[in-house]
Amino acid sequence: MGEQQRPSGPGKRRLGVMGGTFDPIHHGHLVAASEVAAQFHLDEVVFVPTGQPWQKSHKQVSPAEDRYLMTVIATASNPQFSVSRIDIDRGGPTYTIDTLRDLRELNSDSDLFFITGADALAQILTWRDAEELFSLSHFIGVTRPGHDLTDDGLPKGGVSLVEVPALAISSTDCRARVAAGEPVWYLVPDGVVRYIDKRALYRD
Ligand SMILES: Nc1ncnc2c1ncn2[C@@H]1O[C@H](COP(=O)(O)OP(=O)(O)OP(=O)(O)O)[C@@H](O)[C@H]1O
Ligand SMILES: O=C(O)c1ccc[n+]([C@@H]2O[C@H](COP(=O)([O-])O)[C@@H](O)[C@H]2O)c1
Repeated sequence: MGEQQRPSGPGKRRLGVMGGTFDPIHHGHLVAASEVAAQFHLDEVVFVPTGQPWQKSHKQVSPAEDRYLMTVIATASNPQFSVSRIDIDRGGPTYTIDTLRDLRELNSDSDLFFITGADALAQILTWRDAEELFSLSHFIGVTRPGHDLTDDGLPKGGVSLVEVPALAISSTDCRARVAAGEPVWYLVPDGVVRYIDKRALYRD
């Protein structure tokens, strides 16, 4: 049986979880979620913007409400996509162990599939309570241009690796483009371009 057909518990929903800082959300995030939803027969993908991303504490991060609203705008047209405020409303630094515990409590009828890009997957052993993460969710690592996708050192059976259509887009690059007065049309959804403009984000 291929990884993609990995069974859930009997009668269980299959809930994808896409965590990210989403500063801003871009088409790389959306394509990754859409492709994993299709390949893993997910019922829903919930996007979870970080509250305070502690591994980005040396960087300036936009207000959580702006990142949340951009995520809502970007996902609104897809009936399979939703957005959760749990990491923002919990307060304090965001740890995925808390995200998964909370989502398990709120969705006891679901198996969780945490979606992460190759760069984030390579860092996962540095995350809080890393060894426990794999008992709460299956992890799906997706390809990302410029990063090697590997599950070396991660628990066997806990991680699936998936090739998604390559989009060499990063939030860092989108922010730099806005700061330099360059367009981000077609790198991020149209509504997100408008929101960045309206709120004058990333203009330094
Ligand atoms: N182009 C992409 N293709 C596949 N996965 C991606 C892509 N961009 C981001 N991801 C994944 O989406 C998740 C959330 O990413 P994040 O919000 O940090 O975006 P980012 O573009 O990496 O931001 P930044 O450049 O600010 O670090 C991470 O797991 C990341 O690996
Ligand atoms: O749990 C942790 O310690 C941890 C450390 C770094 C990143 N994460 C999660 O990884 C996801 C992507 O993070 P980021 O910072 O690349 O946007 C997001 O859901 C973060 O909460 C989690």
